[in-house]
Amino acid sequence: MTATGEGASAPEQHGAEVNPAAGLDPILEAALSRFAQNPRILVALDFDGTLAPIVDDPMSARALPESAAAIAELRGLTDTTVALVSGRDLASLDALYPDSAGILIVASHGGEYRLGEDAGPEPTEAERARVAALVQALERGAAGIAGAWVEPKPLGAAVHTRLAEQVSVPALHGAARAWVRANDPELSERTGKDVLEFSILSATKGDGIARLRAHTGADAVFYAGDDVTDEDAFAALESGDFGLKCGPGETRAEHRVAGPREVALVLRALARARASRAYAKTVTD
Ligand SMILES: O=P(O)(O)OC[C@H]1O[C@H](O[C@H]2O[C@H](CO)[C@@H](O)[C@H](O)[C@H]2O)[C@H](O)[C@@H](O)[C@@H]1O
Repeated sequence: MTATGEGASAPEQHGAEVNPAAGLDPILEAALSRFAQNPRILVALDFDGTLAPIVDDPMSARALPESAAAIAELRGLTDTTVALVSGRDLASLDALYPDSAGILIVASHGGEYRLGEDAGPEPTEAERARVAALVQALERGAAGIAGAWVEPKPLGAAVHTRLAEQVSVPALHGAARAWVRANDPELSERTGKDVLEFSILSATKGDGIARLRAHTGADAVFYAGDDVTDEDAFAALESGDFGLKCGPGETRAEHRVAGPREVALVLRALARARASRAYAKTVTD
């Protein structure tokens, strides 16, 4: 079994906190303004816990309207590309994100993607069979535990335990891991917020960032995320990029805000700084 997405090292972090009433911390605002001056930027965003507040039912999650508005503004600006980078599968993002067809998407933690015409490979018959066996095994385990349930995905499956009796979660996870060790040890494992996932691919959000960087030719990348698997994306950032951790927890991102509401403020500030740059450029060109 390959474990991915864990063990982020402690970074030197700039404690840029946001008080929604007071606006952005000046350090964060200045860093955003500098970032916005790059010739061509990619704004890559995690979905759950970053654009959309965490809720009990994953299909009820929605990006905050303020974030969606800032994204729409960013997408209208020259040399500015927006992408979603999520653990969800493509179909789920299409169902939840307005106008997802016009946006670049990396889904299934880097395993699926849609970059314009390039929709990535479909799983083979053999891969589908591996996923089906996994889903069955996880569903057998979850069946005995009230509140636990399984989310099947094209490349794997996730066991959700947000609503389960927490005392029964370690045994459920233990049984899932034991099945994987015994039956398909090449599956990769990821942990997240009340979720344990297995996938036939070991791709990470870091691979997703590299793919997006190459596809867009961006000079600098902004990434915001809240969970353990987002650390793979932060690890793929380079000098001059911008990493924003949303919420508590160890991170290698350089900047941090308290939650999705504050992410919306950051996106709005980035859109404004980017629009100002575009305007200044039209005046000086
Ligand atoms: O990479 P992300 O966009 O953050 O997706 C990670 C997982 O998000 C979803 O689960 C999480 O959000 C749910 C809705 O708020 C919540 O109920 C659940 O407890 C969280 O783990 C999604 O269902 C998973 O497939 C994603 O991998």
